[in-house]
Amino acid sequence: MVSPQQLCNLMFVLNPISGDIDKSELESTIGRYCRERGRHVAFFHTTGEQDLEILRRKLAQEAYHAVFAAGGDGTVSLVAEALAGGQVPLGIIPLGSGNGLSKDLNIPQDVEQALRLTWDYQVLTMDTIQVGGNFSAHLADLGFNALIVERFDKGEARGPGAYVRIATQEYISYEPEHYHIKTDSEEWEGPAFMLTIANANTFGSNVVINPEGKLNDGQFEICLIDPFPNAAAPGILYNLYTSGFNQSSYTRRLCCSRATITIPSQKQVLVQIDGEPMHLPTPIEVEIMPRSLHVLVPPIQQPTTA
Ligand SMILES: Nc1ncnc2c1ncn2[C@@H]1O[C@H](COP(=O)(O)OP(=O)(O)OP(=O)(O)O)[C@@H](O)[C@H]1O
Repeated sequence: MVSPQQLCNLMFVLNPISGDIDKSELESTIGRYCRERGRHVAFFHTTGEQDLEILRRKLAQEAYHAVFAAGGDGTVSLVAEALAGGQVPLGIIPLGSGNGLSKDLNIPQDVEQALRLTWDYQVLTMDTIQVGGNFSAHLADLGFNALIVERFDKGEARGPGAYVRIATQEYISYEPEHYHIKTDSEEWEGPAFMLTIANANTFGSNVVINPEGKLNDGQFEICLIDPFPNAAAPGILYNLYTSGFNQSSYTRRLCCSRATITIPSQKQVLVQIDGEPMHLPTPIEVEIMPRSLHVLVPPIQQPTTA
């Protein structure tokens, strides 16, 4: 593993559309910041088309000491997938709508503050997950939230207001699906409002779906919300926003390193993985990839001595 003073050759992967944020000054801000500190920087601008393949080719051509994702969770997941299994660490400059993984890693949400990670950092080696053969670093889910993410993705409107509007419309007619889950330690079958495959803890919306999950414990959690009556919705929402997932009588959690998820009535199912909706054939095989990704995180604050 490289030490702080050796992080000299950096690549920044910039997503021009993430978070609906103006990034016209971003490249010059990052370039100036890094050059003032003696760093060499290269930039890769995503297009939304074959970014993973092109990025992998670029990374194979030059030895970078770290690769930073400047975008939202989708951009972070793209760069993480390109780096997983190797020694080069991922850095994150949170510039998306939600920035869920960066929040779980205590990465500052301000660009200048996050850029400190180019010289002041520690390396966390975290697990990643394979969900039906697809890479996930953060959270994936089936059921209600996946439906909302897909509707949101197809729509024009952006921001938390649009998400809440779509969720309210869909909630009225939503029919929970029936799932069969077989993990390496238990089996569960029943209907669920939503089912989250969680490596991390918190959605970009600040909903804490998996408060006790650890990013480097060699396990993932399947967090289930049972179908619930309308009257229970405010209490469930309150618990989700206050790290109280386990306190609700409508939630359950399966902890495992491998699972098979079957939806008896469907051959294909909608899944959102790190914010990207996709349709996958069932059953879905889920497997942890222990300690497969190095990430730059802020150094642990040492207590000040008098
Ligand atoms: N130049 C581009 N034009 C259009 N779409 C792009 C471009 N570059 C990347 N994308 C798309 O951007 C999406 C990823 O966006 P990302 O998740 O980083 O931001 P976000 O959705 O605003 O934030 P968050 O996921 O944190 O809520 C992917 O679907 C990717 O295909």
